Amino acid sequence: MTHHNSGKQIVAHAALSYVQSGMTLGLGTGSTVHYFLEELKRCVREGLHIQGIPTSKQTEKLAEAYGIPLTDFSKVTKIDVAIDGADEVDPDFQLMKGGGGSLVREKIVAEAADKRIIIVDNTKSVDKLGRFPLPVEVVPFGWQKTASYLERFGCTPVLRKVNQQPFVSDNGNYILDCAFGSIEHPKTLHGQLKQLVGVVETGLFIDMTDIVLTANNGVVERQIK
Ligand SMILES: O=C(CO)[C@H](O)[C@H](O)COP(=O)(O)O
Repeated sequence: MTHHNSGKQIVAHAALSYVQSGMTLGLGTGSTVHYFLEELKRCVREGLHIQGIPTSKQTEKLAEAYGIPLTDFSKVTKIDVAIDGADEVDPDFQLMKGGGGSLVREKIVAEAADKRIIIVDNTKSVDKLGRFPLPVEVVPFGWQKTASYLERFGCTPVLRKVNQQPFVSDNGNYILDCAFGSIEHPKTLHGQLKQLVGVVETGLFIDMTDIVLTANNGVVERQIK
């Protein structure tokens, strides 16, 4: 078999089967979601009526350029289906997200959604989360102190930078990328980190996924919680 499409493209296309006219969609962030937005652009042009809530300024800009109608939480109270990527997916459907720095808005959208669909290629499937450094969004004030508290949990926090300057999230915060190596108890760790005053949110998405679509050698594998 020849594969003209990347795994990311294939799962992005497969996610369309969960979209129906009239829906409010959560629009995730990242390169896999970018392919999904391209699919959505085509469908909208062909007459599909949906509205999206973007999880980042990046997605907002793309959606606007693609003519995908957008809305926000002042106009809708719930999201029918949220589609997003992930950095790691474990066998229990727990996720590591935030590689793109949009974890807070992604989590708010996932929490508000009736159905959460994660689209990934098979490089994201792991037995245990933690190979990818855990992104933790922190308040800029005193971030050095927050980093030192995070370190006590067995990681090495690194301030995310762009062009030698701290990366600033859409919410005006910093990201500390915390290399744990392997996370034995993601739910417990998330709960502990959340208790730190300076921590806004962690990239651990616990029990927030309903369906995982994984591209495996050109085939979409569908796992349902
Ligand atoms: O969590 C995310 C952004 O905060 C993305 O979903 C994650 O980084 C996956 O990105 P990509 O689809 O480009 O591999």
